[in-house]
Amino acid sequence: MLQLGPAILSPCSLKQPCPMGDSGFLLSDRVHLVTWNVGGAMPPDDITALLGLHIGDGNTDMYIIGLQEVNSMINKRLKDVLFTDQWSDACMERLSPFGYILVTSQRMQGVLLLVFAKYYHLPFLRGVQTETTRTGLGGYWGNKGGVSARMSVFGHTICFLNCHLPAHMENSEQRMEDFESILQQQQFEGQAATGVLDHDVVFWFGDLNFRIDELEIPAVKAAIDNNKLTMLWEKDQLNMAKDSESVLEGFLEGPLKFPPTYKFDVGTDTYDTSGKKRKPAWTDRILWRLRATVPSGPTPNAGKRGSILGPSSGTKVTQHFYHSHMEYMVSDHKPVSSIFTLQFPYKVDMPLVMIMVEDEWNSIADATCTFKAAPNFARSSWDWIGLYKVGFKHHKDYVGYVWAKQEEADYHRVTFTEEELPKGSGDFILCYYSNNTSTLVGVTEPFQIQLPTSSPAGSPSDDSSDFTSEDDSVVGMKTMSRSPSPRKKKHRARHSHSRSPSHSRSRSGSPALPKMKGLKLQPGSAHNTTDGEKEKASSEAGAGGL
Ligand SMILES: O=P(O)(O)O[C@@H]1[C@H](O)[C@H](O)[C@@H](OP(=O)(O)O)[C@H](OP(=O)(O)O)[C@H]1O
Repeated sequence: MLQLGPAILSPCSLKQPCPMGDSGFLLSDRVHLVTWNVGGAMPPDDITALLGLHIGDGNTDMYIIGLQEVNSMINKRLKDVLFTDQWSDACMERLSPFGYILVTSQRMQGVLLLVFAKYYHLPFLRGVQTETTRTGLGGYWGNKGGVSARMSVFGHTICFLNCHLPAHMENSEQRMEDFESILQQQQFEGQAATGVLDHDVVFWFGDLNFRIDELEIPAVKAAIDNNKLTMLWEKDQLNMAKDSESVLEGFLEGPLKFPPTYKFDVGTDTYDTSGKKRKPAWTDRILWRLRATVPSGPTPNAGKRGSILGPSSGTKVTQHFYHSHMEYMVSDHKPVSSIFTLQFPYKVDMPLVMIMVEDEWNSIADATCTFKAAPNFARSSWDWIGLYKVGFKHHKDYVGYVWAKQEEADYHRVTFTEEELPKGSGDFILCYYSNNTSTLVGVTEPFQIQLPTSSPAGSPSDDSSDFTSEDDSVVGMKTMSRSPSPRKKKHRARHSHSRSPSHSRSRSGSPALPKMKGLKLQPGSAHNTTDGEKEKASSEAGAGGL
């Protein structure tokens, strides 16, 4: 496998951009999805295994976490508005030391969707938008419904839809109706892909609440005990609905090789012994769908609506794992997770902003960088460049910032003042925040800051020793309170000079491109054969299609 790394891309420079069109290669992106109905519980102490971080090879590019029944009691919710919720905090806390940044999140009462990506992918995640749809109480209450996040990932559109559909055996049709209603209502503005199903790839997951029909509880439990899960899958309402429900057309699901994830006595892995007597069910599911394409020739495999379902624009989705996590006991549901590889034709362009920075900042005078915006990028006077400690959690988690002032020049130079700089040493990166897109559109490689610690005690800037070189995993949420939003700070003009980066000892001429080191390039014709991937269910073959 050919690694897409600095060796290939570093010849790019600002003056001579690399041709980045389709080169006959596939870009491969590894996505880890989790769905969990957390039953109003607090996060457990350790979600390392749930996120696969204990065995992780560091190759996961994105984490998508869909939760349901996150505690949304009124007093708790008010606190969450002010401080974010504990589940978001727990996920950020666990993922940020590995370089994952919260790209976006959306919450509708107890339904929460979190999207994380490696920081170096941020410039290539564009058009990020979220949607929510309430379906509870006839569409007025958000206890049930769906939240989604859409974006283009290296030029290919993806939508993640986390749903909590109505409970109970008899509501299978209502579940399908609600799903259809969510799809109809979720329309994204100003994007080529407006509806959920218009995206190249859709992941649909959540507590979909489908049950196992016909069989009585003892028969279901006996099948589980004897590992006769196929017998149960045949009676699974979602699986059975695939033949009659056109809205399910094209959705795929890997084989359910794990036991039903609902309903357990909290604190145990024993199926419900309460008076409710709920039958075990696979309520918690992860499905995916490739956008339908209509070929110009004859349509031998035309689907029910006359469309052909197949890889859209060469996209391929391969599922590597689909399993539950029995060890988590805080809820009456067990979490379910899945890992996918997404392969796209190589269609990535340049980052919208490229930032150049020195290898090290050893004095206040070094605290400067140069950036260049792509000609088609609409800058705002509210754009800024943030200084982040490696391991930061989200775009507001900066140590300091400077306004990316607009001026008529190709190259812009900005300088950080002492008050914007950390007091300790460590590894940092610079990111360009676009106010128009509310995302980070340019990043540098990590560089070192090691400033002399000469500030006199009690000086105004002597307020923080949050940053130490010994503890790289500690990322100060303190920095959030320490650094107000740039909007609220005085909009200060920084440097008016601009100069070519060739005048400086810039190390990262094309900062975002080397950041693609986590992605793999493969010849376009090659099939995905990553070593060690034993359990595979390709969307093209072998997956239990719905
Ligand atoms: O979140 P909501 O909208 O309040 O809906 C409840 C939720 O789906 C619970 O999971 C379910 O309990 P079980 O999973 O135990 O069935 C409960 O059923 P119930 O009212 O019959 O207890 C529902 O009312």
